[in-house]
Amino acid sequence: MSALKVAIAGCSGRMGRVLLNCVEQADDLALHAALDHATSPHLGKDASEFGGTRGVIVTADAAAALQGADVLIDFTRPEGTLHHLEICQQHGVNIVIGTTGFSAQEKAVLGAAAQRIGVVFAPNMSVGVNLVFKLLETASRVLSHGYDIEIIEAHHRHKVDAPSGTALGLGEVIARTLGRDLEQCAVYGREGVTGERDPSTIGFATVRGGDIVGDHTVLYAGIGERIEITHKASSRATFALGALRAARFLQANPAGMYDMQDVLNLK
Ligand SMILES: NC(=O)C1=CN([C@@H]2O[C@H](COP(=O)(O)OP(=O)(O)OC[C@H]3O[C@@H](n4cnc5c(N)ncnc54)[C@H](OP(=O)(O)O)[C@@H]3O)[C@@H](O)[C@H]2O)C=CC1
Ligand SMILES: O=C(O)C1=N[C@H](C(=O)O)C[C@H](O)C1
Repeated sequence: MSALKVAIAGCSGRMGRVLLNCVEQADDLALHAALDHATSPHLGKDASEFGGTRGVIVTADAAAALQGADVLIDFTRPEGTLHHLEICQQHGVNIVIGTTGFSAQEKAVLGAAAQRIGVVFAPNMSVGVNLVFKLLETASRVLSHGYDIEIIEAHHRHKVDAPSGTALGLGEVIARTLGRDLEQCAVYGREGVTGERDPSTIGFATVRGGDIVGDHTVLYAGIGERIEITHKASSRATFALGALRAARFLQANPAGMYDMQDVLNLK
């Protein structure tokens, strides 16, 4: 069988470099293109400088680079992903989106694109976090009364969005399980005289520092006991390998909107 032709967006970024390396290691994948944005200082460089295949040149010309590709893997910024998504639709190229920080309107654009191409969109591509999503359904049902729910996330100093996409995803799963609307019940940080805690809220706390790859804890605090469900990523390879699984999944499935629960058969 011929190798799946993979293009990587944001190829010089933290995730981009790990993705290039993981594609290089995989026998069933071939690097088709390495993309960066139009003002990147890395345009024209060989992808091997970032861990990718020698001979693939970093380019900002997504339209040309995506010709003949099977799938684009995009961990960039919302505006970059939306630009790439447009071109993927024109060329019939599937897309795996790891980027976080989209607005509700931007997410609707992703959904519309999925009518024409395969889209996997997930704020966290690790197996562990996706298992946590499942565990939270049970935990939230059992602990639905008498337990205050707080989500604590920690990431490296370079992260630009908060709370993390994963933390918001955890909140969505909990709110859905409890029949609440996250937009109504989320509390993003506290300061000053806040008054007593409203039991119907889901609290979020954000830590940023150093090189933390990504830690998430859901805390259920009751009277006389606390339950904590924690995931800690120690390497970005866990996200990259998940993204590659998603790319293979899209090749085997019709156009549509999928998440990592679909890819990992957790639904
Ligand atoms: N779903 C998941 O499992 C994971 C998701 N993420 C998410 O992936 C995204 C990227 O994370 P990370 O790799 O750490 O970030 P980086 O900033 O290290 O990498 C992003 C890359 O995209 C480039 N870029 C920035 N703006 C644009 C644009 N408008 N168009 C095209 N490319 C652009 C950057 O270039 P430059 O450096 O010049 O700005 C850089 O090469 C974030 O949203 C993060 O939250 C991260 C890890 C796991
Ligand atoms: O920016 C990161 O680094 C990460 N972002 C994702 C998020 O916002 O949830 C996933 C992961 O935790 C790393």
